[in-house]
Amino acid sequence: MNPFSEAPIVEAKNAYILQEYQTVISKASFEIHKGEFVYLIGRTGGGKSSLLKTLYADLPLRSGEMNVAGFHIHKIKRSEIPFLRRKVGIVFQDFQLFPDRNVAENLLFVMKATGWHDSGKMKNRLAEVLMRVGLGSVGNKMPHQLSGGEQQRVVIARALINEPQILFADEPTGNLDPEVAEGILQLFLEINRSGTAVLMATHNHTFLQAHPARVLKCQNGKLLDSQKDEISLTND
Ligand SMILES: Nc1ncnc2c1ncn2[C@@H]1O[C@H](COP(=O)(O)OP(=O)(O)OP(=O)(O)O)[C@@H](O)[C@H]1O
Repeated sequence: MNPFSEAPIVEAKNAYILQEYQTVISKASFEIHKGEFVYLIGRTGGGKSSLLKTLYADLPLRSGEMNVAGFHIHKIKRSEIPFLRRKVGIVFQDFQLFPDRNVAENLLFVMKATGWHDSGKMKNRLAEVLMRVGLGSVGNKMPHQLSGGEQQRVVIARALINEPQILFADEPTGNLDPEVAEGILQLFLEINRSGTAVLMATHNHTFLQAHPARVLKCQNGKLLDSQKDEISLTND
């Protein structure tokens, strides 16, 4: 089936991305469809994090429209946000695991918070997502006993728990050595190949050269799209 015949997972129309009352990006219009892999680039302070935060309803959208995984972000109620967060996975640069809970407890915490209650199903899903990210046997380890790359894999496993339609990743390899970073990118590509869309903010231009894909770029308060615009990949 042609993936573009389905409704897009993300649809932004004339969206204004704001921090406080400062406009960071104006009139952003773009779509992301099922199974797409999209890089989000642009210089520091250009608005990548702000755009991602708006997509997962951590920053309000006061002007324009955004639909994400079936939710109208421009009119989403606070009580609906947890339901949106079950349809999207979020991965940050700083791993944001609870340091005082082991890996299994970190993942079970999210499952409980997102409506899981059958302990047998939870255990199975826990094992599944850890296998998926290439970590079979770390459930009993504390985050500080893992390398940075392993911690990021746990975070990706956590983001996959509820089978999201899209992963939003904000500089997910920013704290990792180049080799480890490449492994994490490979994991995102593999997850993407199995059907999950990915929008990844990155400063890592090696990725774009080695694994070319569609690019959105925050530039001078606008959002450029490699599907429509001429984009310079190297010059921020
Ligand atoms: N919490 C905040 N309150 C007010 N302004 C903010 C806040 N966070 C970011 N900004 C401002 O919003 C603009 C966009 O920042 P943003 O973090 O979205 O950029 P970025 O492209 O993600 O940068 P980086 O590559 O450094 O992560 C910048 O001018 C920044 O100073």
